[in-house]
Amino acid sequence: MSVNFDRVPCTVVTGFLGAGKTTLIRNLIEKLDGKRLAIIVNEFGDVGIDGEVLKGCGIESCPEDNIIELANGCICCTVADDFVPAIDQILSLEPRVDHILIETSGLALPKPLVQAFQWPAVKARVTVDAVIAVVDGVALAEGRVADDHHALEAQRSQDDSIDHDDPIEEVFEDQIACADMIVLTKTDLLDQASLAAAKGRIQAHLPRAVKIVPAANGAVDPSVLIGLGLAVEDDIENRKTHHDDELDHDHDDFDSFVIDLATVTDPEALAARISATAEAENVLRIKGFIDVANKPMRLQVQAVGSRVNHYFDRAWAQGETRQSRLVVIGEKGIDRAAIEKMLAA
Ligand SMILES: Nc1nc2c(ncn2[C@@H]2O[C@H](COP(=O)(O)OP(=O)(O)OP(=O)(O)O)[C@@H](O)[C@H]2O)c(=O)[nH]1
Repeated sequence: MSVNFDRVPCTVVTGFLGAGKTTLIRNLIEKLDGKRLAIIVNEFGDVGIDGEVLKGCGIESCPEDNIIELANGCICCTVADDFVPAIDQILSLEPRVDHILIETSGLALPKPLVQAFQWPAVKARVTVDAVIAVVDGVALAEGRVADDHHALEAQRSQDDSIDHDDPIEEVFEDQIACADMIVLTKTDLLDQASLAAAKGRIQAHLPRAVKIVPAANGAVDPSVLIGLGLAVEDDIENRKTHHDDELDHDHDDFDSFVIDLATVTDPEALAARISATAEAENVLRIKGFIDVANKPMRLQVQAVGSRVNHYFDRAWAQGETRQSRLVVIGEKGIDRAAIEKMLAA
């Protein structure tokens, strides 16, 4: 029997909350059908929604056992405890996987994660093929992430400390700073002028020449993103981020909780409530599954800011508890009681 000692390539998909990481990965899984894939899905909230969405793909080359969920925290903070065992588990899979995809949480900093690939036990077996940063075209076009003003000011003052203390922008900029490729999502919702504005905002924040790939609903040719062979673990120290000097960082700037709701009778009314709540209470992200009365199907809800998508994604399984449960993420200090009240109204 011949044993293949080649290192398994791993693509790290980063990007701010709701930018479209899961949508992109889902699309990649479908297009890479034939390649044996394993996926690590990391989420900030306590309840794994993205893993559940990806498991629903039903693609033979990426069975459910190959999808490992690391919920309840950020992969960048739990590298030793969670990430290394997950890699061990993946590398012991039979048949051997051809490629690993990691979806980081929307608040994770990619640099500490990539640095973990320098550990001898990992480096001998896995290499970072590329870091892909997924950016929300609509949010960028509307100027909701990455304020040009700061970038311009930093350039003008020739100050290479780009610290400006907005937690959302810092996370966003750190993700961009580590990227080998940018996927600009939601282009189906952008006209030419908005697309140009979104691209301009990214370009203002790119520390080096990195390609921007536009995508609608995650549709990108996988050969553009996979198989780049960049061994990013060898270059990651050169990528300057806001958190370089921190031995350890926490996510104190953000808050997440789970809200259980009663069975819903009117999905449209719920979507309107979610949108109004996100707007009024400054919520960044709401996602989850809802039990709709008299429907055999489960309702999936995805809100990014006040933009809400909802659709029936699959039938409730036999014996599965039908429940309505939403994960809410926002900046520290969001008013849980007010949010619960508005959502339940
Ligand atoms: N119209 C449109 N919607 C998109 C596109 N990409 C993602 N979405 C929607 O945006 C919402 C968030 O997408 P996800 O793929 O879950 O985003 P994510 O980055 O994985 O989110 P987190 O893991 O919570 O950070 C969902 O409702 C998606 O359907 C796109 O290209 N076009």
